[in-house]
Amino acid sequence: MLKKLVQSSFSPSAIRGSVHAIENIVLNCLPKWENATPIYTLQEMKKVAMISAFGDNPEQETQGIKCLYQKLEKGYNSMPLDFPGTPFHKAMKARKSLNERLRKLIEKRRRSGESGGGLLGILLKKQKLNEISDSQIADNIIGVIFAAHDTTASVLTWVLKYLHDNANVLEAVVREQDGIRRKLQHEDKRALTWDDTRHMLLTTRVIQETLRSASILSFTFREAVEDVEFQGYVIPKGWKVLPLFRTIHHSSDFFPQPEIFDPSRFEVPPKPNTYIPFGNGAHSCPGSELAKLEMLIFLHHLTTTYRFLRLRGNKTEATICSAR
Ligand code: HEM
Repeated sequence: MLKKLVQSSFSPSAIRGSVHAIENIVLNCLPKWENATPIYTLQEMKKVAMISAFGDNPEQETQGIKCLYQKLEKGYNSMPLDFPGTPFHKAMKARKSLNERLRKLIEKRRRSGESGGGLLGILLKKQKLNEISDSQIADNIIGVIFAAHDTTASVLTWVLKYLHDNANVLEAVVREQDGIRRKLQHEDKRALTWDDTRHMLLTTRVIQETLRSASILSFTFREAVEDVEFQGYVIPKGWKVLPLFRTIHHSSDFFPQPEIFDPSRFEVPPKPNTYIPFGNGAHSCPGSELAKLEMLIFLHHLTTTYRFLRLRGNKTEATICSAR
């Protein structure tokens, strides 16, 4: 049931109404970039990518939760040495506090009778029917932040790099987005809508090609629940099988000249099971449409309003941004 709830909260029909909230986050974020040098792109993109869990919510608790998540993030990939001072220990502490904060937020929203936006709002509405516990809600929220945050931010960082390195593609994206902007201005300077994002065909292909080329999640895994025979091989029960997305996405059998960044290859849909940046089957990514929507809205405002320049540092990808 929880899986279905998560899926339904991020389905196209559920997120259609989020365009305005995402646009607000983007419009709040981008002006801060202007002439602020340098911008550490990945860190900034993470601010754009938090909407899925809570909706566009300025509550103080939500801000506190974001800070705690950042602490957790710093240590989750560290050596598991659990004593004071280690990144792992700090991450474990942050995970505990995160749970407590989320429970307080759940309690507060329950008392006020306002479920609020994002996945949290949907889970709280369901809780009114006594179908899920507070700890299930907290675990799912933390899981979704984890799944949504770095992934979307990292893809957006790669999009900027590819646009910067391929001036002709950037020019075409700017042309497409300027066209949409002119239309909005003609129509009483209205805000972006879901339908406008469906007309961002080239920008969508740029995102698709970035997902292929960068393959930021390079594999997933499945565990055999019983012995399986596949093409003469036996996969014993309990073994894990890892489909390597990056290898598939960089195979010249499916994507000619795979090393070239060429969004036009997506003018024709790829063959089934050759393009799986969001996985496949029962455990495929429920947030794929939301991630793409966030990226389209961000790219609309970035390309129609600003110019950006990539700085090559030792370790981090940074950008300078100025008004067009
Ligand atoms: C560009 C951004 C993203 C990429 C590339 C991405 C990719 C993936 C991939 C490859 C998987 C594993 C699929 C599999 O094993 O078959 C996955 C799972 C998942 N993703 Fe995403 N994801 C992104 C954004 C998001 C967002 C925005 C959300 C939430 C709104 C989200 C929520 C999840 C969840 C909950 C799972 C676990 C699904 C399950 O195990 O049943 N993801 N994602």
